[in-house]
Amino acid sequence: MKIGILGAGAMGCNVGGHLKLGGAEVWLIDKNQEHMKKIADKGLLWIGTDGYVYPPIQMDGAVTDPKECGTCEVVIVLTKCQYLRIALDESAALFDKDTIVLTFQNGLGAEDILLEKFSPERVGYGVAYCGGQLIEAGKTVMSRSKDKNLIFRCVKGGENPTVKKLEQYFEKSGFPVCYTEETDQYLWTKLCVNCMANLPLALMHLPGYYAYVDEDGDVLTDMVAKEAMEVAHALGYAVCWEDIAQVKQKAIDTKYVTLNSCSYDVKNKCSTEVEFLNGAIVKMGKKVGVPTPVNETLVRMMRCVERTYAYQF
Ligand SMILES: NC(=O)C1=CN([C@@H]2O[C@H](COP(=O)(O)OP(=O)(O)OC[C@H]3O[C@@H](n4cnc5c(N)ncnc54)[C@H](OP(=O)(O)O)[C@@H]3O)[C@@H](O)[C@H]2O)C=CC1
Ligand SMILES: CC(C)(CO)C(=O)C(=O)O
Repeated sequence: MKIGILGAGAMGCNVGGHLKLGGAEVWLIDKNQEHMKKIADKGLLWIGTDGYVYPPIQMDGAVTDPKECGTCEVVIVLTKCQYLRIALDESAALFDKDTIVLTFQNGLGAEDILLEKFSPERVGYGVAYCGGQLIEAGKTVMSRSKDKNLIFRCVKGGENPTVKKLEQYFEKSGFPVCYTEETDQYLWTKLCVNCMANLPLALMHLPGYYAYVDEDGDVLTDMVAKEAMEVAHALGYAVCWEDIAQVKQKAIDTKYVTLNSCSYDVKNKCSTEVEFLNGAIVKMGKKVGVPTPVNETLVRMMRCVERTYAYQF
């Protein structure tokens, strides 16, 4: 099976690397020329969270021009959400009329962007319970869990043979995933966690551990997550506070200092996924009549920060 990973940064290299180890034909397609050239020349270098250096993974292709890859049976999109529309527009060469398109991007809204372009039979979406960091061109930190690294479903429901095969590649490489019609439940839990962690920590310029052990950082991040959870409940998703609190507690217990994807964006003075994370909570809160003043404050701060990088001290 030929699989294209559109947006092969931290997460794209994690997902693509595992599919390759599981036996699929995997092409990475990414804007970052140096990153693609390094992988094409030397293979993808993975570092484990414990510092272990894996043998380089030889991909079937690592290209900047989608035409060099050509059509794929499955395309997995893993750009940041704000670049998804443009990435799809620039990558028509990857798709034929049957290509299945999957997103594991954080937040709310990527699936709707896919549905603007592809019929529901061809679209799947889900959530990533694993992580990664791009440390230099060709080299990423890969982190995975023992179970449920990706939780996903097809928009139309039911499993199709292509998706089944995909699950087998993941399983074979020691990266178990879970196909479930309950995906939205997990997606909303992860969204609440991302709302708690991504914008607040990026705005405070703090790794999780230091924000959570500070009394005001602790209260602030709880307030953000509780508002997001209220919105989830109003929409009928049974998000549990214990699941969110557990993520924070684990970050404290393990002295977790890895930056989240949004913090990397702010560090690099780039745009963030604000509209797909806390921005989506504010929007959905308005729809269901749940006030979200704390999230709205963070969203306005982040929009301002993104527009004013050039003037910041
Ligand atoms: N990192 C993590 O631990 C986790 C991330 N996620 C989610 O996964 C998604 C990806 O995040 P992450 O991997 O961290 O992001 P990265 O920024 O590391 O990777 C995204 C890649 O997409 C590339 N890209 C941007 N525009 C295009 C385009 N038009 N065509 C091709 N490639 C393009 C970027 O290139 P360039 O940099 O040159 O613009 C970059 O290399 C996000 O939705 C994130 O929220 C989910 C769980 C954990
Ligand atoms: C770090 C993690 C896994 C949770 O906040 C994440 O989803 C991100 O970096 O965006």
